[in-house]
Amino acid sequence: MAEGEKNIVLETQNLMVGYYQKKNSFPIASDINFSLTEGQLIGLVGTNGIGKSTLLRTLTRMQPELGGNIVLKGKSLSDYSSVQLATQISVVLTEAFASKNLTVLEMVSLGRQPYTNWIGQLSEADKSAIAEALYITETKALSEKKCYEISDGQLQRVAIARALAQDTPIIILDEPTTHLDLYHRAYILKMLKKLAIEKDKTILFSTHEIDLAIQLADSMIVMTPSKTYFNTPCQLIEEGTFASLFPKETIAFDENTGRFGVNS
Ligand SMILES: Nc1ncnc2c1ncn2[C@@H]1O[C@H](COP(=O)(O)OP(=O)(O)OP(=O)(O)O)[C@@H](O)[C@H]1O
Repeated sequence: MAEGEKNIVLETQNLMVGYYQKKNSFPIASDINFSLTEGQLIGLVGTNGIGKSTLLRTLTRMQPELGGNIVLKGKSLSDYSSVQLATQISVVLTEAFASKNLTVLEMVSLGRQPYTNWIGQLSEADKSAIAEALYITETKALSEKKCYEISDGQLQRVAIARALAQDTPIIILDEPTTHLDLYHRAYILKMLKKLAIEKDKTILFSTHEIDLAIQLADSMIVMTPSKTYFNTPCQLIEEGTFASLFPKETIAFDENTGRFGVNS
């Protein structure tokens, strides 16, 4: 491998995603091809209902692919056991937690499940991973609060803390900035960028914050009705991909600033 070249950790080959209903398959997007490398922050964007959550659920094996392949570290995703998969990919979803009755500390500790023994006893390594996750997400002060006692934005950061505690090479987040104020939106995305660089993690997140993603992501997956694109933000801007995302009479993309504006 040439110096500076990074390993591919997650790859799709002609992937088709969608859902099954009464044994019939309903494709949402097909011919999805991308290779994600270590140390990379990747933004996934597209309009409402285009299939971002469906793609993320397929990549994390929460629902089956309709066609094509997903390759995780050179091996088909389907060949991993659930525990093996949990040591490779952690997931942050927008859906509410199953039990908000847990304290924040207990919730974040659940991230260590793939590593703890059968009685769930925490080792020193587990405790230090949990402490670091709480510190990074600025949720330490909330540790003793029950999850139903904290705000949606705080809960969002707790969900990210749990994924960080899981300490996997890949983190997949579905709209991690929903519910967050401007400061925490930028804070979380900058934090994810830092984690990708400093800990060599591969971090894939879906978002409607296209401007922020263009500024921070190393690569982007852009889902449109006709095609799914994968490239660097600069390349995608040059190819006019963002300009075609929304109807021009309402939203215009400025290639010079990399930002969207409302056409009045
Ligand atoms: N199990 C299912 N049954 C029926 N329709 C489904 C199912 N799963 C997804 N869909 C449909 O597939 C499309 C894509 O949904 P998805 O949630 O993946 O979009 P999205 O890009 O994440 O949207 P948003 O930005 O609004 O969150 C939608 O039209 C949705 O209604």
